[in-house]
Amino acid sequence: MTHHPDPVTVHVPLGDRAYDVRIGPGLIDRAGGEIAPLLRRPRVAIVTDETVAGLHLKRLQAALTVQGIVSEALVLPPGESTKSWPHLTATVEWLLDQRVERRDIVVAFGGGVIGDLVGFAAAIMRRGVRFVQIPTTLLAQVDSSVGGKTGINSRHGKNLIGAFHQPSLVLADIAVLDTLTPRDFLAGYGEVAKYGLLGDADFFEWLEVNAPKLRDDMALRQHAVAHSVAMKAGIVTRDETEQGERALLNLGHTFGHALESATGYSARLLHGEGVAIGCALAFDLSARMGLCSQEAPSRVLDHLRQMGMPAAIRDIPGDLPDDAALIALMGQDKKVVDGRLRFVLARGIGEAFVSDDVQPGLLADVLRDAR
Ligand SMILES: NC(=O)c1ccc[n+]([C@@H]2O[C@H](COP(=O)([O-])OP(=O)(O)OC[C@H]3O[C@@H](n4cnc5c(N)ncnc54)[C@H](O)[C@@H]3O)[C@@H](O)[C@H]2O)c1
Ligand SMILES: O=C(O)C(=O)C[C@@H](O)[C@H](O)[C@H](O)COP(=O)(O)O
Ligand SMILES: [Zn+2]
Repeated sequence: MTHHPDPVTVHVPLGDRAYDVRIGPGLIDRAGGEIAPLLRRPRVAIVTDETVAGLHLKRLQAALTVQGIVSEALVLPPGESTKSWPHLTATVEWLLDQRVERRDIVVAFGGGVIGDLVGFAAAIMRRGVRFVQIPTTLLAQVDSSVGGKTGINSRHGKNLIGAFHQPSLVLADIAVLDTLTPRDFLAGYGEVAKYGLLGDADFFEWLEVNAPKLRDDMALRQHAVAHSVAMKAGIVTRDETEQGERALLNLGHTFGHALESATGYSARLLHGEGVAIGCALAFDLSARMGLCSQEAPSRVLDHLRQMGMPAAIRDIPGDLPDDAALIALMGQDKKVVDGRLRFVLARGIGEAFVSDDVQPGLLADVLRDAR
């Protein structure tokens, strides 16, 4: 098995908003050649965070320079709290300072925080400029850089201010994941496991065997990223604006987003950790409702534990609001219809569906027992 596989491409066929997701090691060093065909003039504006800038920005800018592309960079603080109004304002104003024009390209260089924030800034400045995602976390490569959901958080909840704005290209350099902390790598893994759990039992089985090797084996890593992206691309192509099937990508998120909100979007709980805990809770709820066997939630928990991930509410450090307060936070979820909560539940591993038929008593039981 080679340690330097060639890039693979997943196409997202969305008509005049179609784009490629390129996945492979070394793509940052080839970014100039990859991006050049999209440019009307040889300049780009890059937005990144301090950690990514310290580790990888020089390399990206050198790769652009080689192709004669001039770049300027805005470097924001790392972390979830950057997905907020003040940093959105600062980003849009900086892009305007840079005289980014409608035909130019903005580059989002970082994890999901940078991708969501910069994608939203690109969506609203001059009523929409194109942007390229260069995702640098596992989470951003398998999930947030694809599909066009962009936005920021509100004190009312996660991602409550945003827009659908598809990127023009995604460059997922899987070698850049080598510099992630073990915790950030694992948090991203929460979204990888989600794909198996929501719609592909074979992939989940593959992950049970291979996920512990993703950190070290580039070919396995490429397969996991490409398979996840292909699944997401399929769902997004069929349901770009989440009128139906796309809600399956929200497996674990009704719980996860409420917990993220309850922990103040802080380092106490990373998004992917909240998703992992949320997936375990969604399977627990499904089993209690008689939708799936008890074996399914046990298998989910076992796998998350095997990976060394937080898998239960009690794994979150510090105090949390009571269950009623958590349920109230869920009330701001975007899947709510007529004030009624909707959950992604499962009939088994890989068989998720959306339901508004959850008895409040059972939900309270799940939360109480998870403490
Ligand atoms: N738009 C979507 O469809 C979508 C999907 C999933 C998640 N999200 C959002 O994504 C966000 C989470 O993204 P995330 O987990 O990437 O968080 P993140 O962007 O905060 O990155 C995690 C940490 O890793 C650091 N980092 C990034 N790349 C690195 C690298 N190569 N080496 C070392 N450190 C690096 C960052 O500085 C940060 O501290 C959440 O806000 C979530 O809501 C959006
Ligand atoms: O792309 C999607 O659709 C998703 O739901 C992917 C999720 O992993 C992601 O966290 C998304 O931002 C959540 O969407 P939201 O609409 O609940 O904010
Ligand atoms: Zn998510």
